[in-house]
Amino acid sequence: MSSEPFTLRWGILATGGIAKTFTKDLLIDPSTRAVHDVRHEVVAAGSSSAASRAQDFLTSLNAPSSAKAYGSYKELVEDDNVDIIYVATPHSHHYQHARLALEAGKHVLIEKPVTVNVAQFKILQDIAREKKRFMMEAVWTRFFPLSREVVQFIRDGKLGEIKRVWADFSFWNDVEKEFGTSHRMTSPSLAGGALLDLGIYSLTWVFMALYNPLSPITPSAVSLVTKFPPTGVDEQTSVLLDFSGAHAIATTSIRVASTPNAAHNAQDDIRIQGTLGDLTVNYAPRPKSYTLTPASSASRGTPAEFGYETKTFDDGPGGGHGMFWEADECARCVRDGEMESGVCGWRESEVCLGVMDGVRVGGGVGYPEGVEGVEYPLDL
Ligand SMILES: NC(=O)C1=CN([C@@H]2O[C@H](COP(=O)(O)OP(=O)(O)OC[C@H]3O[C@@H](n4cnc5c(N)ncnc54)[C@H](OP(=O)(O)O)[C@@H]3O)[C@@H](O)[C@H]2O)C=CC1
Ligand SMILES: O=C1OC[C@@H](O)[C@H](O)[C@H]1O
Repeated sequence: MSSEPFTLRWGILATGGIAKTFTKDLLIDPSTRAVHDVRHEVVAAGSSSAASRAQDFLTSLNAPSSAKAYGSYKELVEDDNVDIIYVATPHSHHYQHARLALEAGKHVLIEKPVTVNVAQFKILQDIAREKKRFMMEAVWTRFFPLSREVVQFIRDGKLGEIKRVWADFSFWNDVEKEFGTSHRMTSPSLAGGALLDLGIYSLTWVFMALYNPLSPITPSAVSLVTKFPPTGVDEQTSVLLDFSGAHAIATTSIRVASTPNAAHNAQDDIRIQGTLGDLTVNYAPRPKSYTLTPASSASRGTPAEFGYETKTFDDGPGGGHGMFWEADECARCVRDGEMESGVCGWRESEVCLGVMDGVRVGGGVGYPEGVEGVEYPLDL
């Protein structure tokens, strides 16, 4: 194998909040996180508003001066120097924009949730397969070294048999003041609501603990949904899942927060309970530490092989946000000719999305036809 790192050339589709954070991470030297086999180049950004907005975006991030700024997403996806498109538009637009990129022959990393519903995601899978392009949902949490270690610990059986998982990710609380009714968090036209934006992290931890791609289980779920009265999106959702006898409770809210006050240490919002003990994680989207608590052998039989311990990780080496771990995965998959990641595969994204579809429909949260539909292209 060549000792030169593989370079993945990125085109950034949209110039909002997360596009900035992600692109900043792409520009960090991978050796600061001890990664030497892949690297990233930001070669272009596209804005639906104006080329000048894309240029301001690139300039503000100190992107290379050679990076191109486009005033439309179509021009961006047609740039021959771009290998992969990062789709960072609101949920409502993921299907349309990911499809635009795939149809143009690009690999895609699509912000979470990958699409608004399973029907849309299945079509993207067909196109990615036909075009032989890599596609992944940007569930960045899965790629933190901490998360990889936790999943391995569970799959190695060190926690025993997993019986129950609790997972919460809740954020904000003054919804009226923070968002009003037209923000992407609250607008049905942008597929807003707590579940698709935040609850997906709670479900991600449930899936990391209980869904093994090698012996997959499609869980059954029951749920409670409270709607945000002015727009009808969900403001608080709780889901109870059954994975063949193992239970999970996944909660999310935009009325109360997992970390209500930054001045005080947050509690661990993820709790994974096995027959040999518990593993708790702080904090759902950007995990910083995990704690192991062995069950007492007197009460559970075989003793755990681990002691009580809290292990803390650097969640942003090189001064980053931690989004580069998922970018590194994309680079390795593209380099190796893979269409999907083994860490965040299509089937798992689809099963998780299927749970969210059921919860939303059951809770009476619907979005406009153009947002839920599969018609393409659509001028949203
Ligand atoms: N992984 C993570 O930690 C996070 C992920 N996210 C995800 O990223 C996505 C975007 O969120 P965020 O960056 O916060 O959103 P922003 O509102 O900050 O940015 C969205 C961008 O999308 C483009 N856009 C295209 N069409 C529309 C439209 N109709 N309405 C609004 N914007 C539009 C705009 O860019 P332009 O004008 O340049 O085309 C806009 O700046 C969501 O899917 C969200 O779930 C968000 C926050 C954190
Ligand atoms: O992915 C996310 O994580 C952090 C939240 O602030 C944001 O709304 C959400 O999209």
